[in-house]
Amino acid sequence: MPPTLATEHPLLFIVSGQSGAGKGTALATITRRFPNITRAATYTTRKPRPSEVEGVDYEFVSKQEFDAKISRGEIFEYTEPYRDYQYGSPTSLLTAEPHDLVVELDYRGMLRTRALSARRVVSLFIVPPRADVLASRIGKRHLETNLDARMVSNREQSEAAWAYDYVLENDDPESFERDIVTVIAAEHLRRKSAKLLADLDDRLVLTTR
Ligand SMILES: Nc1ncnc2c1ncn2[C@@H]1O[C@H](COP(=O)(O)OP(=O)(O)OP(=O)(O)O)[C@@H](O)[C@H]1O
Repeated sequence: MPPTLATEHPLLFIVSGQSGAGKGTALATITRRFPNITRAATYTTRKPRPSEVEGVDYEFVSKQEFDAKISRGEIFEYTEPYRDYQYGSPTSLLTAEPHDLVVELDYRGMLRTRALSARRVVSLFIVPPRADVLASRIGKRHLETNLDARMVSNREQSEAAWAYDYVLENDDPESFERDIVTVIAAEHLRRKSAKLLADLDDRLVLTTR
């Protein structure tokens, strides 16, 4: 593949964080405020929760289908964070079709995708204001299974927060939305900067003495 200018790199926003931190809320905000950013669904072998939509939250597949997709190269990386179900990333995250994507991944998925993708990856790690707030949001939402494995996974996710471009606090919903919009707008400006630099000579009056 010939080298491409940074101006042509579509963006891939990756959202991570502990269970209940607000990843789903962040993804919904991004696709509502930026209709040109498409949400990419990842694959999972777990069953859908009542609020989840097939093809939006996840592509829900059987273990057999999941394994077949790995062998056909349709899933390029996968993990089993809570030692029960698999979660895998579609190969479409690596290719550079000319529209921006957003996806929810754990930190392993973020690191692997960032290393392999032809897109420019922008990573966001969502944190709650305090641990008790997180616990109460999770408690209100659905019954969690496999709590011990989830606690270990939560600790690992937090240690990996250092590797992200942005760490955003999800406390007051309005400030959270404002911060998300600021990040996305800034990254769009950054891409536009690359475009402006690429044809700088056409825009500036260059004089020599
Ligand atoms: N700023 C907020 N204030 C109050 N409640 C919130 C806020 N953000 C999210 N919530 C609520 O907290 C719960 C968890 O949020 P969300 O589903 O976005 O988290 P998540 O990180 O996607 O969780 P999981 O990974 O377990 O699916 C939801 O019920 C959501 O409506």
